[in-house]
Amino acid sequence: MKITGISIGKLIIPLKRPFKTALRQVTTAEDIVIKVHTDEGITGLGSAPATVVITGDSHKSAAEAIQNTILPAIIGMDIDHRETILQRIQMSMVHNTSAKAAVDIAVHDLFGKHYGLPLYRFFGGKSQCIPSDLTISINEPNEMAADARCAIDAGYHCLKLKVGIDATRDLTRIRAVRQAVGPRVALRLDANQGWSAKEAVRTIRTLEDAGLDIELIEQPVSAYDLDGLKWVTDHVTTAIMADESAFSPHDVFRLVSMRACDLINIKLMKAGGLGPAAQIAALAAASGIECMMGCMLESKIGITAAASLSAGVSVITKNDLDAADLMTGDPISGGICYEKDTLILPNAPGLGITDVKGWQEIL
Ligand SMILES: C[C@H](N)C(=O)N[C@@H](CCC(=O)O)C(=O)O
Ligand SMILES: [Mg+2]
Repeated sequence: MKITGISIGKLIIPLKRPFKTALRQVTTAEDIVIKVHTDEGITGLGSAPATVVITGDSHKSAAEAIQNTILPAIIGMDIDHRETILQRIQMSMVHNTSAKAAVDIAVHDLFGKHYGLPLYRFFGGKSQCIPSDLTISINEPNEMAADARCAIDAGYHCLKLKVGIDATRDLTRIRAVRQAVGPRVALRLDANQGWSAKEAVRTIRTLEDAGLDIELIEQPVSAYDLDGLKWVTDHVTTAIMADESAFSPHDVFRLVSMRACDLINIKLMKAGGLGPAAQIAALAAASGIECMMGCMLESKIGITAAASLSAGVSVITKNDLDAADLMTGDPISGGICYEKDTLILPNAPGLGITDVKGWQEIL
């Protein structure tokens, strides 16, 4: 089965609530959705949201990278040569990780469809049920406490609180949420690079002394400040997770060599797809470091791909795969479905996605 072309479209899905982090605020999720065509008439689906403040990829840059650079590197190739196709995607250009991820996901979807294999089974098939946290946007403390309560009432057992705009106010936010949800709910924090190393250590020690029981803290300091990240990791007892500092397998090799963090957040859109994400997981496993499978604001296409890898790989012990549950409606038939805080993977070949409504071709 040979790759013959790619069509590129866009999906715009309103969010249930505005999504607010230390880096950005949005009210809609916008995903580039691609269809990789083959000479056998089978189509592979992939997707990539634009998260310019993290990956640098916009819709325009991703679409152009796919059309003008990545597609020419793989057109005409047989899907059986999966490893070479994946290498060519990565070698076609530097950066542009979301564009690469969209094509890599579609190639995996094609591979699964060709062999009648659900992707989660291709990756190891450990489980069809993936528990996820739910993200609570950064807002005033009382609003975050109310949002957290709603999430618990909806069936979530683990929440990821966005912080990182103002360390002192962040303490009030976290206290308000802990008071609202009680001691049994697991709380994770994501500062999205918003603290300095000293601010981070001071804030985290205050949380520890107050017994607020935080499971982990994602990316306390700037993505480039690896020494600062290590300094924070070495000076607190709470687990520190690298997110924006950990894009590629090379980044993760550096982080684990430095012992700069306790955990890695793997995202397909940072790594460049399932191929490099699986390499990161292997590297982390060899280094004795557990991983979380994370996501950007991507539709069910990217989330199903990420959940499939997470389902098969033991070193991925945590999931932040809530993006599609933050959206209103569901234009995608098949793929994962959410049952309270659990993603259920489909038993159909590839991603198991049969239709994408509202897909508008842009290239
Ligand atoms: C959506 C997910 N829970 C999340 O928080 N992902 C990112 C931010 C994604 C974005 O800004 O679109 C993260 O920093 O972990
Ligand atoms: Mg993060």
